Amino acid sequence: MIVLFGATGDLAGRMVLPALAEVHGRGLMPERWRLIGCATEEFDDDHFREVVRSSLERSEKGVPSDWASFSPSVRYAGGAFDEKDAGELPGLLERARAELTEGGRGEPLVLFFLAVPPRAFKSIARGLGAHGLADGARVVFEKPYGTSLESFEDLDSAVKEVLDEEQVFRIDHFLGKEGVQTIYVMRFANQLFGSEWSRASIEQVQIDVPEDLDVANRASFYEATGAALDMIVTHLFQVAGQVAMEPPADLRDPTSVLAAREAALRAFRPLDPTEDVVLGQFEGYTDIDGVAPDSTQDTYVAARLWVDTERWRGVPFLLRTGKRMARRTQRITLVLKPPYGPLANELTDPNTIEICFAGDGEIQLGITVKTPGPDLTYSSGKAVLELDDVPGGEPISPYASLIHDALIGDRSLFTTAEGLRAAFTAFAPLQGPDRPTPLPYAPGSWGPKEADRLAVPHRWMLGG
Ligand SMILES: NC(=O)C1=CN([C@@H]2O[C@H](COP(=O)(O)OP(=O)(O)OC[C@H]3O[C@@H](n4cnc5c(N)ncnc54)[C@H](OP(=O)(O)O)[C@@H]3O)[C@@H](O)[C@H]2O)C=CC1
Ligand SMILES: O=C1O[C@H](COP(=O)(O)O)[C@@H](O)[C@H](O)[C@H]1O
Repeated sequence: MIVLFGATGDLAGRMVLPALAEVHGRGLMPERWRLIGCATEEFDDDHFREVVRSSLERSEKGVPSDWASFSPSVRYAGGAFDEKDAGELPGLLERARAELTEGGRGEPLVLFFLAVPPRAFKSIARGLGAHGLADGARVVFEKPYGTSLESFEDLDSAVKEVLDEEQVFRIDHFLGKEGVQTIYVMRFANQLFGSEWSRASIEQVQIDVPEDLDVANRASFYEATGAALDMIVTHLFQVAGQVAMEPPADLRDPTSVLAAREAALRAFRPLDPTEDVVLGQFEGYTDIDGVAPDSTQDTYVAARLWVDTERWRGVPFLLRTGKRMARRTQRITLVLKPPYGPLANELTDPNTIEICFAGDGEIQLGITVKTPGPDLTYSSGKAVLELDDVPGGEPISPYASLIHDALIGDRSLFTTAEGLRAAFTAFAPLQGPDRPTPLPYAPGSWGPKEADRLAVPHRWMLGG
């Protein structure tokens, strides 16, 4: 049984409901299942089925051909849900449980998905405890799970009054992306990459997520959050952990994969806001409705992160993201050291291993070749492998991948309390008195030029 709190919200409509339909369409739902949508608005099951259907109509994949077998399992519980008032949910859960266990079938798993504003996390978690719904359940929490080390600890201790750590699934959808998940296999199945994956060969790692999006439709959220908190402490740190991790003892064992990634997070040196961070704000941001005229919120961040492990000592991890930038893409670039030998002083472009994790994902290798022709001159070229071209492959969307993992109890791509604590600890200096003042940048640009110094002796590989 899946209970989706926030079922009428933006995230549910754009991501979670289409992902559930995808999980169902791939035959990955339990044999018998129910989806119970919850929100405060009151209406009946049929109306909610219409809400779900219209979300699917607007989604990339549209209404699935198996809608007729999907929709009868969908229910709705409106009204309040908190410590004091459980509303309609317990009754619906009981009825659904009776339907699913009919004929002597075993107890169904209950997965609660909290796609609600973070201010509701605590009261819903406490409600689960107060109304006897927490035992044996799994609970997925959307981001942000805390906005600082202190608020993370406060939320987590409230959640732990009700749930054990093993029941808590803190979702970060970047870890569900095909391009991010492929890093393991690329590295551990290919000597070509595995042997180079360290400071012995790699000079710099860039994790670059420029966005051309505006924030006008999310102004109040953005004013309260900013680019660094929205993207670095969650998504980009997690991707950095995925790149930096040591080989897990067993790639098929979620616990050992999780432990390896989070050991890398614990090795992140707290950011140095003065030396290693440039913040930006696009020109015109303060003219947006809902933004303070004197706002100093960041809409751009570039940071140099150091990972204090033997493997990565001295290798900067450059993280960059921002709104209203020149382009929308998501890319990891490993910049290799220059070669030794007869061409050492003649080449200008470094080799690169690039993982594009937007969409279905793509791997690119930046290599130098002889320019075809009579003379010995060199050109840089890209060898490209699109992951959706891999024979037999059928890329899965990030939310579908992670919901499936939560259903089967695979925590390898979710963050533990310890991992998130490490991320907030590394991020904390940027929330203190040394936070740099955001520098202006033109919409449609690559952000403030001052960030170029972070990439020296190279350049930002995108737009540099
Ligand atoms: N939207 C996005 O792109 C992203 C969102 N997120 C996260 O997802 C979560 C939801 O965001 P979003 O969908 O944008 O928010 P919305 O404001 O669009 O939707 C919130 C939903 O939660 C419901 N809700 C609000 N309070 C309660 C409550 N106390 N109990 C039960 N349901 C409640 C609302 O229903 P009703 O109106 O009936 O109260 C509504 O269905 C947030 O944590 C956000 O940070 C994360 C990444 C991206
Ligand atoms: O969580 C968030 O992620 C999006 C980018 O997600 P993607 O699915 O487009 O890769 C970002 O735009 C948003 O600001 C942030 O809150």
